[in-house]
Amino acid sequence: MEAAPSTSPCRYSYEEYKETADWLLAHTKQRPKIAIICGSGLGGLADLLGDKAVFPYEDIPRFPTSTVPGHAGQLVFGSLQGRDCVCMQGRFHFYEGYDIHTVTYPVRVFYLLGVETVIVTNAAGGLNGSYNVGDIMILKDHINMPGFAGQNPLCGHNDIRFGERFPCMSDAYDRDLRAVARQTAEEQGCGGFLQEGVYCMLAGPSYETIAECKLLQMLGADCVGMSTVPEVVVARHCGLRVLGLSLVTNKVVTDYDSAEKANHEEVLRTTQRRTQDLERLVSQLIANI
Ligand SMILES: O=P(O)(O)O[C@@H]1C[C@H](O)[C@@H](CO)O1
Ligand code: HPA
Repeated sequence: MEAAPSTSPCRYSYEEYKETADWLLAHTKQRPKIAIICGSGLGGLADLLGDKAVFPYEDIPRFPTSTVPGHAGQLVFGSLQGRDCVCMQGRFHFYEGYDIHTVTYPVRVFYLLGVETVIVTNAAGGLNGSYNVGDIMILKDHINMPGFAGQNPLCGHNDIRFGERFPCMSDAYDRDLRAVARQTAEEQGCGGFLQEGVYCMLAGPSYETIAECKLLQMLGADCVGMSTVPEVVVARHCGLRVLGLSLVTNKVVTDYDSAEKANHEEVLRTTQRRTQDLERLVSQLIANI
């Protein structure tokens, strides 16, 4: 079938992703099989890498740029636990004004680099009443709320070189990787604040109303955030294994008498508090997978 023109507003061509991947391969000796996407305030994960090659997003052909505080905006190649990794220090969010295809652009580049496993992290609000601020939640599933409204990154022409038209999502979060994550968390002393649950993505950037939080709780979501799901959908489409980790940076407000207000400063403060635990966990995870 003939490909749609590359000027189509709803997608990039295979050749465009390939141009970015080839440029990166020509500029680094690393051949990563693992990619890490750093959530808000979690960019310190990239500092774990040794023998680094750092590429500011604006220097990478066709790469978008990141505009959110807590997201540095560079791609870091390097070695962790003796394994080549690539780390997105700063991700792209739909609410920044990027279309959903641009938000997920790096994931297809990872695939073309030869990446096989993506570890995706985020800061999220805790909906589950038994969760505490500072808990780490392994994602076992997600609710793609923007997808309900037609914002699925796989909409538009399907290039079979990436994956099939109708990919399954019931196994989005790899069962074996989740087991390794649970085991590693226990070994690293993180078991006391480890959860496993469902992440719901909303478009943002406004935080949720009380009524919205109550609705999401009824839907079975444990955490709410503004990212991750589009990246996971695209990663699964091209056959990458996914592990998702949310850091519960705040508890959502569900009481009309509460004086609490969700805010990004609190989100970043909590990430600072848990940075070392998360870094230890991710580092050891990479050794174990
Ligand atoms: O990139 P993530 O999902 O970690 O960032 C979360 C969601 C918003 O970007 C921001 C809200 O505080 O943090
Ligand atoms: N809601 C949405 N996104 C978030 C939150 C929240 O409470 N905390 C961190 N990211």
